[in-house]
Amino acid sequence: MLKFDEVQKHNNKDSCWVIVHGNAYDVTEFLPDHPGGAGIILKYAGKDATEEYDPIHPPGTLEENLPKEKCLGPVDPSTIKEEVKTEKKPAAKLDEDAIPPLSQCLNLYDFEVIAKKVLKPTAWAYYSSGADDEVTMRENTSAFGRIWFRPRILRDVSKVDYSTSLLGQKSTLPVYITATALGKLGHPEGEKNLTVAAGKEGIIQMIPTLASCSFDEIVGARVDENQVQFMQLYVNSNRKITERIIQKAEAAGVKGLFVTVDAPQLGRREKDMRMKFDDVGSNEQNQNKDTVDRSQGAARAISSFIDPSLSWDDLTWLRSVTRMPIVLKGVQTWEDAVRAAEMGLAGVVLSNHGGRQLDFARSGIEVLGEVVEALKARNLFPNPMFQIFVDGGIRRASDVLKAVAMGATAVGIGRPFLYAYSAYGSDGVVHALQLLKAEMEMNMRLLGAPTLKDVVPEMVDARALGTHVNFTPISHGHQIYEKLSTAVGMPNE
Ligand SMILES: Cc1cc2c(cc1C)[n+](S(=O)(=O)[O-])c1c(=O)[nH]c(=O)nc-1n2C[C@H](O)[C@H](O)[C@H](O)COP(=O)(O)O
Repeated sequence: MLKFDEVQKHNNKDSCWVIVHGNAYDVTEFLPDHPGGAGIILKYAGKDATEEYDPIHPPGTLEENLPKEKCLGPVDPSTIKEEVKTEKKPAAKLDEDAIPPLSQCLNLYDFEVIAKKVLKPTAWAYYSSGADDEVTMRENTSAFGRIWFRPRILRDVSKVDYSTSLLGQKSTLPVYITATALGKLGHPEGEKNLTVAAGKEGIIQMIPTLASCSFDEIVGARVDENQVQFMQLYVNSNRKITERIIQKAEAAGVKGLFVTVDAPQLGRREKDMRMKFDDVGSNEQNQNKDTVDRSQGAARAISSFIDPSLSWDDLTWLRSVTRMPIVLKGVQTWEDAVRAAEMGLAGVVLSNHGGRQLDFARSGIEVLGEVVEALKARNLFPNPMFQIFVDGGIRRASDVLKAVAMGATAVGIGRPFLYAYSAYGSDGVVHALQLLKAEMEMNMRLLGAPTLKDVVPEMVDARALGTHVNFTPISHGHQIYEKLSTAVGMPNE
């Protein structure tokens, strides 16, 4: 067994050893290839890096990226001196008082309040941040506040059914758990919390490319072999890696491929970046003037593989790699939605990445109105083979129903489920989904809609959304222009 003081000697860029899960690794030659730059590794040169390594790297990352001989074997734990052990940042102990009984959480916002108290600052910064001034992140939520219901009365709503199907896959709710990276920042079980809860509640989880848990762990956490999952894909500049990810997902029974198209580069999320600025790194880093672009926080460090050259031309290649239905995630104009429909893709997610990408991009719900009208004008809507999803700022069943009334098949929810499991594990996500189901039942009853088919455009007044919607006249002449300009308004009586 290696002694710790032997490892401590290799603490620089010319000889860099780190300890992860009790084994020492010689990462000297890997330093220049690390996507997050050499600096962040040098900070832990000659030390135990397990605690920082785990939330960012799925299991198996070292084995996949380092030649076998670079694993130097176990370090004798008895040789790790006491002062070094205490040097580690005390793991954020969940403050039990900050976590009320789960039954006291009555809506999705409650989880956010609790998560803010219990999450490590780096985790809260990463999960809660939006790009630049976070105008779009706030608009995602406030846009729903400008849409009003037109409930109908004296309809038999003794039975309410909010079940639906997404890409032909059954779901108990028109809600799916959207892809959010670095699940272990909030909880040691990471994305597996979402898998278990989605399986228990009969909804679909979208597996993120940038998950903390490995793909196999997430698939392995399914509650039964029928549990449906989708895959979110960042296309890698190395297309062979992307092909491997897609084929592995398809072989594992994943039922839909959501290609993220709004992040050729991850946004500037300043709460996240500040965390990185605070992280001044080791003396070695400062001497070494580390070159990683730390001005964009964890996001940049984990996403330099994303291919900014991805274009419409690549969709032919993508379709040649898989038979899974392909959905574009992050579409923000009717022009791109129409192009996706005309190409025969399976759908689009109208999304601005939770306000984490281009600030002042419109919210998905605002774009939905113009997309539906533009598709209708081309006889491309309604079309069961082309589904429209919306995500961003959805916190209530009333938000879900507004999106469904305006033409969405279902909506994606991100942060609330992260916050729910950060404090309560998978039970928190189950509870969050049950709250949504209770809200759905009540809202549909009060709306006068016993099933989702009865949730129709006439049930919402979305005129107040109109100002942001871009009604560029289209080839069908002025009458369509008129139609579009009333798209989010009252239906023609
Ligand atoms: C909150 C959050 C969102 C992320 C996310 C990470 C977090 C913490 N990450 S990110 O690291 O690149 O930004 C992803 C991601 O891996 N891939 C992706 O397609 N969307 C990513 N999204 C966007 C997500 O899929 C939804 O579009 C967004 O979360 C919806 O907004 P709400 O959180 O308000 O529900």
